[in-house]
Amino acid sequence: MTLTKINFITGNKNKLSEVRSILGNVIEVDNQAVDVPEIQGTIEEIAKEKATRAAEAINGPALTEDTALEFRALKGLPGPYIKSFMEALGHEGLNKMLDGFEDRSAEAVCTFAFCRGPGEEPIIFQGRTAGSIVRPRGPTNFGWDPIFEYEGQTYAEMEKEAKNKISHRYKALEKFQKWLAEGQQ
Ligand SMILES: O=c1nc[nH]c2c1ncn2[C@H]1C[C@H](O)[C@@H](COP(=O)(O)OP(=O)(O)OP(=O)(O)O)O1
Ligand SMILES: [Mg+2]
Repeated sequence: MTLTKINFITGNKNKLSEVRSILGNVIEVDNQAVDVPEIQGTIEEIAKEKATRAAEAINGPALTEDTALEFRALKGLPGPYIKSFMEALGHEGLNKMLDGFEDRSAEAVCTFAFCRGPGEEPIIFQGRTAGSIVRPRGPTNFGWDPIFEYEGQTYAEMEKEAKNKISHRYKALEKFQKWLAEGQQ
């Protein structure tokens, strides 16, 4: 079965727009903003559960994505809990968490999960991009983009197309595209 259209379940407009730019003409990306519960656990457990619940909610094939930001000095935290940390502490607070450490390196992690339907085991596609946490620079319209520096520029300072060539999301979608091209085995 060849997929020609995929239903990406996310409430995040910025994610949706990046996914659409990256997948371009490979596949049509539909969107539903279903409120899917996010459990605690490892990145993979959270990602799989998200797709499972989304497939149940829409009663059909669902693609979801969960983004984590791992600080090396903090042994990978906040990881998948970055959204709560971001909301509570903001850019400055996240920076301050690392001020007591020499190591400001971080990894952006994007984990897509695709579930064919209720009762099916999700398949995951993960991409990672290494960078470091800096004081905010650039536009503030997408999450922690202004504090994640990759090769001298923050994600927020980069042109969208440039971010979409090296980002954690791009790398995960590369794997997803390969799987699509190889017939979804
Ligand atoms: O490329 C990115 N650059 C900067 N910030 C980002 C990026 N990607 C996700 N983010 C933020 C959004 C949210 O604060 C957290 C992930 O949480 P996460 O649950 O995966 O996203 P979400 O709740 O916004 O959307 P969804 O409905 O797909 O769960 O990191
Ligand atoms: Mg979420």
